[in-house]
Amino acid sequence: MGSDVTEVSRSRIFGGYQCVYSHDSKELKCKAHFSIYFPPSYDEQADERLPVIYWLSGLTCTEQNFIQKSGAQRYASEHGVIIVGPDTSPRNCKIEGDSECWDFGVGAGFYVDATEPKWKEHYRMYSYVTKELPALIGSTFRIDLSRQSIMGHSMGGHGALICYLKNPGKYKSVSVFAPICNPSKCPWGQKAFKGYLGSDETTWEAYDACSLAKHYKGPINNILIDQGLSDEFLGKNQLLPDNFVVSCAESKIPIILRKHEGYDHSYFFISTFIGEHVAHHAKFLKC
Ligand SMILES: N[C@@H](CCC(=O)N[C@@H](CS)C(=O)NCC(=O)O)C(=O)O
Repeated sequence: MGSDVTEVSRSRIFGGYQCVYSHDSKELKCKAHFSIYFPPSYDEQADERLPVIYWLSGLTCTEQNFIQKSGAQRYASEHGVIIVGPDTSPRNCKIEGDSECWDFGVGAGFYVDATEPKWKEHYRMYSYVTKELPALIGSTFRIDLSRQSIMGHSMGGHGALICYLKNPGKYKSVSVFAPICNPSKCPWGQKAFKGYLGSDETTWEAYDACSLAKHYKGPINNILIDQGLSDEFLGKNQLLPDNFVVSCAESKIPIILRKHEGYDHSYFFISTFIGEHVAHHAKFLKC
């Protein structure tokens, strides 16, 4: 293992190891943590490299929420796939007021590269997730970077959709739970995009899954979306999945949108369906 990462924790679970590492991020200009699950078939000494699924978390999360609550490790063990989960923003950067709100700043990086002067030095989660983190894990662990997929929840669902749609062919598949589908048109997204990208709304389109879907040209596999019908943020028009259905239809992008009676926005919902998401990706990652 290279010396660019420091092991923070290692716990046995479902026959594999759930680890957390820290490293000095060049994009975020701070110490960043990420989680990584090694299934039992992972062998540091072997030539074989395993495929990877990235998990992007939602507002207020760290790299911990998913690994503590989703139960995804059981399914990663079954399929022999690694799961990597970054934090949701830079931390400890001494930006005035960055922890004042739970939906902007710390814990709410929105997976964009900020352009506004106050944020642009550190808030580069898009480049971190799509470039720095893959390069780091590919050179540190036995991971096959030609077999990557991506999934996420809420703000992280938005992140997974845009990473997939902005990089045709880079990820084999994408799946999301209760994603923020049209950030330019919902209160969470408008606040974040205005703060990180400025008030010229044309610049927001580059990070809006609905705009990206309309103009998408490239290889595509079914996009899997699960949405709980008792999700309070669905009712508050923060998620707007039906707008994404319309945009995908325009570009003939096949999506599977499943709406589930009674499920809310929480990890109870995620843990119920995460096995099906891992299986969805395993099909395309051939594992
Ligand atoms: N009341 C929630 C509002 C934010 C929220 O629901 N965050 C979702 C993502 S948008 C989450 O994953 N929260 C952390 C958790 O449930 O562990 C909180 O403060 O956590």
